[in-house]
Order: sequence, then structure tokens, then C-alpha cells
Amino acid sequence: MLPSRKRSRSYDDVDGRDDDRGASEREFGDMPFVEEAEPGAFEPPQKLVALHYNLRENQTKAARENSPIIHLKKLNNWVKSTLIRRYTSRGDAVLDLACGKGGDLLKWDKAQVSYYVGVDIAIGSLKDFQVRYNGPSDHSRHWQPTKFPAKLICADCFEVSLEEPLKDDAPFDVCSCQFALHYSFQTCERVETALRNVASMLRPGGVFIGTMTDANVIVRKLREATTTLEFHNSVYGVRFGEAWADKKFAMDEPFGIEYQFHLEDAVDCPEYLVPMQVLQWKADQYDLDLEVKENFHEYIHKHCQEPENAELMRKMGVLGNDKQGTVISEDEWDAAYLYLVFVFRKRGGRPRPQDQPRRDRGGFRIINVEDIVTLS
Ligand SMILES: C[S@@+](CC[C@H](N)C(=O)[O-])C[C@H]1O[C@@H](n2cnc3c(N)ncnc32)[C@H](O)[C@@H]1O
Repeated sequence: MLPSRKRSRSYDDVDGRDDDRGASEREFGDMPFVEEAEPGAFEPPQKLVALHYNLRENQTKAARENSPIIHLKKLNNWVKSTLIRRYTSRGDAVLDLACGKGGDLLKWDKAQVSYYVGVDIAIGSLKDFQVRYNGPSDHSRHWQPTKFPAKLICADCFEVSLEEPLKDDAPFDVCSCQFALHYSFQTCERVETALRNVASMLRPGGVFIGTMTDANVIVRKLREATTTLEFHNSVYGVRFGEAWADKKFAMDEPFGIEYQFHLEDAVDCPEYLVPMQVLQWKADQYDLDLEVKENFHEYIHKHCQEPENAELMRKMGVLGNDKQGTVISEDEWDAAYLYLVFVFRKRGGRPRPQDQPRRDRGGFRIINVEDIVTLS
């Protein structure tokens, strides 16, 4: 059975401009953070993010199963699978911003997409993606080749325009950005570049789907921690700097609200709050209308009863096994509460009719390291 759902108040409720709660005590507890990012400590945040993901090694299956957040990882994968299934039609062309190591390859394959372009800032992740896409060199008996052709691009997709480099690949039916859009909220310009890339690449009627942090929940938890600027449990930690000592976040200064995020066995990076109203307002300027915004708890409770999703949840072992004592922990479930699902739709046009593959770009082809295009 699923743990109970938590309710989040809106950013308005927690915006804090009328809230004259006093400044918090300025001491941190013993957080499990890496205090100094040794290599590149004076680099801009996006370089630190790239460095962090570049240094993350591919885990073996056994190591993955032993991860302290194995059920959270499975839950995240379930959320992404159901989202992709819901918003992708057979034959769609997909642009995956911040695609990482290709953890969603199988999901796109199952959705029977016809073409895929993945962009990421971390070249190390793209090399892992390329290996995963190509499959084992001995092409062992159980390996099924990926069925769609793909292109990989190494770029900061919140900095670099994709319009010219991808003009022959566009338009895309689906743009996906999983667990990454919060990195763009460092500055207004980066958010605008991100949205311009999405809007210029999508066809009218196309969807922009994703998962990112839920600012309402983060701000509320920060305020609940009355004496510190951090909150954590056994799997995650969030720590704000002194600049936010009053825990007030004005809506007219919504960019660059930085905190350090630690997720056991996964993330150690600076991240930024994403006030949803600001994202929605900015997206509107790029003809992107918000269709769905749901905290993970709400999304999971809403969709887990649908037969196909329930079956997938069981097959993936998301909640664990009660008898073996390996159920999802309270702390993992609480970590899931930090995230939300979003769906925007590009204005104009009509949904592409289902079951009509629009183009056939020829199926699986080996990707060589030299095929990864770097844009700067
Ligand atoms: C948490 S991982 C998610 C990866 C993948 N989307 C997934 O769900 O498995 C975040 C990814 O965002 C990428 N990323 C962060 N900032 C980026 C940027 N400015 N441009 C492109 N990729 C970025 C990182 O390199 C990393 O691969």
C-alpha cells in the first residue's frame, strides 16, 4: 500500500512577504554534505553541476539494488514511465533536454518513438548513454537493440540556442526534461533560453513534459526547520545559505535562489528554487500553456490505481516486498515529496493523429563517440 499523501500549500501561501517571522539561528546541523567541491571550486555553478554528473560512475545492477534509495529510484522511474506513456504517441520525435546517461532509453523505446535527440552538459554521461544505446559489444542473446535512431549533443541547454543546430531535426512532438529544469533557475536569461529552446523545437500542439523540484514543499520544510537554514532526513539534505536567513522569497526576485542539495547515492549540487507561477508566466511568453502541475505524492496517488500503471508498479517492484522487509522507507517517500510533475503544451495546432508515424528515420544505428556533437 502507498504511504499517505502530503498536501502542499501554494507558493503564494509560503511566499512570506507578509510573514514577519524572525531570522533563524545561523547554525547548520551535521549535514552529510561535501563541504568543498575540490576540483573547480571557483567554477560557475553549471560547471560544478557538469563536473558532479561527469564524476558519477555507472553502477552495476547489484550496486543499484543495494542503493539506500533503490525504492525512490524505482518510484522516480515509474513516474517518468507513466508520464512518457501518457504523452507520447507511436512515431513521435523526441527532444530530451538533460538526458543524462540514457536512463529513459527503454521508456522511449516502449513508447515506439521514431527519432530521438538527447542533450546534456556532461560529456561523461553522454558517453555512458552512447554505450547503453549501442548495447553490449558481444550483443548477448537477451539484448534487444534500441529501435529508434538517435543523436547526442553535449551542450548547456540553458545557455546555448538549439534552434540553428537542430533546424533539420525539428519539429519535435515531445520535449522532455527530467529532474533538471531547476538548474536553469539560476538566472532569468537561463530560464528564457531553456524555454526558447523548448518552444522553438516543438510543433504547435506538442508537449513539454518533465519532473523537477517543488518549491512550495522546499520553502515550507525550510520554514518548519525553525532554528536552522537546513532540513534533512537519512536520504536527503537541503541547505540554504545566509542570504536567505529570513526565509523570505520575494516574487519579484525569483531567480538565483540557491540551495545545496544532497541526495544519498545520487546528487550533490547547487540547485535553485523554481516558483511555479514565474515558470508559468515565463512559459506563457513562449506560447507554452501549463496543463499539469502535480506534486509527486498527488501524481502517484492519482495514477497508481489505473490498471496499466498498477501493473507497472508491481513489475518494477517500486514499493518493495513486505515479506522480505524491503518496502519503500518513510524517508524515501518524504524525498519523493520534494518533486513535482509538469506538462506544458505549445499553443496552436492539433494533436498529431495517433498511429500515424510521421517519419521514419531508419531505426537503430551505432553511435560512435565522435558522433556526439559539442555545442558551446
Ligand atoms: C538528475 S540528472 C537526470 C538525468 C535524466 N534526465 C534522468 O532523468 O535520468 C540531471 C541531469 O541534468 C544535466 N544537466 C544539468 N544542467 C544542465 C544544463 N545546463 N544543460 C544540459 N544538461 C544539464 C546533468 O548533467 C544530469 O545529466
